[in-house]
Amino acid sequence: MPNRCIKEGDNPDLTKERKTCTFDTDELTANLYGSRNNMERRREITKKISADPDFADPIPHDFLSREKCIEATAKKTKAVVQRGSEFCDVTNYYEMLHLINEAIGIGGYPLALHYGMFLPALEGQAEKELTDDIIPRAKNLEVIGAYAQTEMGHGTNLRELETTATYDKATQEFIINTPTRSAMKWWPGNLGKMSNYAVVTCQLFIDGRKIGPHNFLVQLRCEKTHEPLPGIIVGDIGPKMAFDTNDNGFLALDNIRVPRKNMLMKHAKVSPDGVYTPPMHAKLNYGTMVYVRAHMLYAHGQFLATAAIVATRYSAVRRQGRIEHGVPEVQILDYQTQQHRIFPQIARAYAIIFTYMDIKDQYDAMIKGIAEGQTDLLPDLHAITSGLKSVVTHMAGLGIEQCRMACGGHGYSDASGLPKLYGVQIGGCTYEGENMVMLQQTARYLMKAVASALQGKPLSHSVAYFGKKSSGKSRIGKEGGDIAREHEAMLEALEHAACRLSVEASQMWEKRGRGGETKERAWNGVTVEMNRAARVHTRVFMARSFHRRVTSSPPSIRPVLTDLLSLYLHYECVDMAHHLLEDGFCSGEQIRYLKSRLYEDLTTLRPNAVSLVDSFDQSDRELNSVLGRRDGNVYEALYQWARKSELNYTDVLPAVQKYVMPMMEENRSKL
Ligand SMILES: CCCCCCCCCCC/C=C/C(=O)SCCNC(=O)CCNC(=O)[C@H](O)C(C)(C)COP(=O)(O)OP(=O)(O)OC[C@H]1O[C@@H](n2cnc3c(N)ncnc32)[C@H](O)[C@@H]1OP(=O)(O)O
Ligand SMILES: Cc1cc2nc3c(=O)[nH]c(=O)nc-3n(C[C@H](O)[C@H](O)[C@H](O)COP(=O)(O)OP(=O)(O)OC[C@H]3O[C@@H](n4cnc5c(N)ncnc54)[C@H](O)[C@@H]3O)c2cc1C
Repeated sequence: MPNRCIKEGDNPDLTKERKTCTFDTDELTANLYGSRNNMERRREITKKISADPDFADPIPHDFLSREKCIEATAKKTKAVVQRGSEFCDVTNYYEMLHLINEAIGIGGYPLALHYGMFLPALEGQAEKELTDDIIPRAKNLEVIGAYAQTEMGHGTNLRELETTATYDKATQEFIINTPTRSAMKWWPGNLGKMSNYAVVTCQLFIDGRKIGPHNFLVQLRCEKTHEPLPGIIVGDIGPKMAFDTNDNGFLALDNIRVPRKNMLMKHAKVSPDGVYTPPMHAKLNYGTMVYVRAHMLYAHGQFLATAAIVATRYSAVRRQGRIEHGVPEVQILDYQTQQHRIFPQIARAYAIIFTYMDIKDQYDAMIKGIAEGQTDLLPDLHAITSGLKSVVTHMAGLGIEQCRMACGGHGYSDASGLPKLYGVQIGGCTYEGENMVMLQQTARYLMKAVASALQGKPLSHSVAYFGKKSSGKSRIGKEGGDIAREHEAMLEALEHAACRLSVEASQMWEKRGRGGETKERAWNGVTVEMNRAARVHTRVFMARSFHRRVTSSPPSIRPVLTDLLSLYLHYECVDMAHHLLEDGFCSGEQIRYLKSRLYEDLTTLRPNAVSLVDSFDQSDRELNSVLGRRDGNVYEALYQWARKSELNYTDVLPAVQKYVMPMMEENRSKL
């Protein structure tokens, strides 16, 4: 079967792997990106960018200072903006995303938050009077914006943000102020140096009454000189774990006046005479976060895919050790432990991307509903995206680390691309709401679902399975080799566990309440269990999404996807075996059966492993990894990469000349 990656001159082990492929890699790629046309468009963009001198990196960013990286990235950003239509349809979200990944990379760029949050906030929350003015200018990049919500002292607990917006009826303006040091905005991406505007989240005050967090458009810098405006202190928060090319910033505002229309008033309103009208749903002002939480699933699925590509290809190329005496050294991909480390990451990357597709459909339906005055889809979507954001970022982070370690010593080198990838990706556990906090949002929703299920009330989409009657005993291992029924048995077991954990968490919560604790204190005494239930529920949602996508996939790729789904479900069930065993729903024998099936899956997938990661269709530019390169010619490339280190510009380093040589000389002369 064709694997389109085969080319002359490639590492022979990789070519051999590609020849064992049992499916058409292009079919799978097209399925992953929605259509053959989308796949072709991605490839055209890659080809054009790779050949364009404006996007060439004579020195890899690994060897540059942060300032030099930012300069190189800003230059490329300008080229993308000015010449974007030469490469792609700039109105197409996915084409633009791909263009930016190819042209710029993952470490941040001056417009990341402008496109990722500033514009979505204005489009989703501002009303016509404001959008008519600012959105065309923002889209035309006459101005650049950030989304400034988090403060030094508060990020999670939005209710306690300290920045104030006080309405002045006399002038029909809001006065925006940073009252304390801890009220300084801290962290917002692209706020420090790039943006001249920001959507700033403030506590709204009218007639001395605190109304709660609302968003305001504030100009930060002069449009001509880019100097901060009077009363505004703004800068970069300094080096951090990754995102080197993003100027995450700080901001203090000293009683800055903005006109009334600068409040984002699509949902909540303040009239000229200071009358406040609340939104039709209390949390519509938090809509931008739901948008990002939904869309970041795609980015994190791709991050994990990158790591899986690198680890799989490198493991096919690297030969070390023997499985039996007297035979040549084996590809490290033949070790069962290596497969057990890497293959679940391949399956999880597919699962995350497929889940994103479902969520995107739900998100679009919710937005349509809101436009028609209905918010009924929001609570379910908020609950499941809060869980998915948390589970996916954590899963991807653990997976990337596994892939990095699976590359041995070279995985520790920046040449692998994996340390940087991990640094960027793992930020997702924190931003858009710290994971432990967001899981509690899901758990709250589960508690309501438990109550509804007990009362026989209707259940919404993500929790509909709470209404199913459990069979009491799992059917795992009793389906006589019928793979479809085996998949269903595993899904049923996971649903049973999620439901049981939710019910038990609810009972623990109630029990503490009956013991005299307030609801809130009792909640804090059971949050570990609450979050556990939320995680398992979220993993059920992902498993169902993956299952749906596989069973509806074209017949040509269904067999390989079914193998991948088998591995995914067996791995998930073994990983959550304690939840399946705890109440006796599954027996020890059934868990042993799941493990043996998982080991069979590793062997089944082995011939297709390289082709499965090739099907993600990430280019060498996107991978940015010497170890993961498509042609597998790793060792020569590794040496050429190291030669570029600034330590190798001279054979004798100035620091050695200045301190180390004299020290040795002194020691010699002492003898
Ligand atoms: C295109 C994007 C591609 C992405 C690629 C990656 C790019 C990287 C860029 C990184 C950028 C990062 C940006 C940021 O981090 S911006 C700042 C994000 N900040 C947060 O996420 C803060 C987290 N905190 C919160 O969201 C809330 O404060 C929290 C939900 C934790 C609690 O809020 P609150 O105390 O007000 O509410 P309650 O818990 O009491 O809940 C009350 C009810 O409201 C419901 N609720 C809460 N939030 C929402 C929401 N967003 N939508 C709908 N409903 C919501 C909640 O469920 C409660 O409902 P019930 O009363 O019915 O139980
Ligand atoms: C790379 C990056 C980019 C960012 N970009 C932006 C941006 O563009 N705009 C913006 O406004 N912000 C941005 N942020 C800020 C980010 O949104 C916040 O850092 C994040 O929401 C977490 O909030 P926090 O820092 O207040 O964490 P904290 O809430 O202080 O978390 C610290 C610990 O306390 C725990 N905790 C807190 N509350 C609870 C609770 N109720 N129950 C149990 N445990 C709790 C947490 O679980 C965590 O373990 C960014 C952050 C990063 C790292």
